[in-house]
Amino acid sequence: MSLMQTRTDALRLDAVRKDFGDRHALDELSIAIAPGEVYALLGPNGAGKTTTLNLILGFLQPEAGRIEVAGIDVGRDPLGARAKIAYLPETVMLHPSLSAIENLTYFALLGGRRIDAAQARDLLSEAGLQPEAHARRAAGFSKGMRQKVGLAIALAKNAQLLLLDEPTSGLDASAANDLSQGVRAAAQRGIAVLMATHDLYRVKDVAHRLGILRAGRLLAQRLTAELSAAQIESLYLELLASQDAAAA
Ligand SMILES: Nc1ncnc2c1ncn2[C@@H]1O[C@H](COP(=O)(O)OP(=O)(O)OP(=O)(O)O)[C@@H](O)[C@H]1O
Repeated sequence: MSLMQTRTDALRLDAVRKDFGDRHALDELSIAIAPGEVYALLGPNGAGKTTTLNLILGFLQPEAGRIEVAGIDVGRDPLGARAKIAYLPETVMLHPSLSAIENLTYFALLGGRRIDAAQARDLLSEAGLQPEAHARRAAGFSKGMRQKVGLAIALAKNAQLLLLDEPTSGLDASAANDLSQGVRAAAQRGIAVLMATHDLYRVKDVAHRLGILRAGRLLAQRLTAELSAAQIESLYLELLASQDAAAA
């Protein structure tokens, strides 16, 4: 067996199919993500990005194929797999009357980990939240600040896979930049990241690899280091346009 084969991927989807009625929402989808790798899943509305995340989280069951998180089969052991996953939803819900530190210690405890205030501050800083905000009530937090606390909660969980759904939608450029840095910091800890996104322009900065999904099929996968930001955009637009032409 070669070295490549002995590596346990943080995430593996093998020929996954998901149907809603007579429609294939996902068709033979295969993706493998290594520890420490950031993978951006791109695609237009209805491509199947959220369905993919819901299958990985075990909220939906596939009609065919297999999903493994850190070597754990999601179909056989959904709770075991979920324990390896941190999920950052589009809107991070925090307790408004608690501070960032209190929210983090509370949610970490719910996830089975007790952390003290000093550890909470370190995690919040790693996620990019300014120290002045650590002890402030979350009620007044912007979307970007909530995302950072969400990211710190994900880091506290010691997960091996971080899932993000449209993390930069509704963020200004500076907040989106901060989030990208937080994602890269998570990857540097060895966490694999799968992010569903429409944000073509940030993909090169944040992701090592991208996949373009359209109508449940993966049309292309590329290393972002091999493409300029402009090439990523034209690849995306050309692939979708050629599919539209084929469907017409
Ligand atoms: N619960 C459901 N019941 C029926 N059809 C569904 C359900 N969830 C998703 N679909 C369909 O599956 C397809 C994929 O949807 P999905 O939400 O995964 O796409 P997406 O890429 O996340 O889109 P967006 O960028 O708009 O979030 C779409 O055709 C959608 O209408």
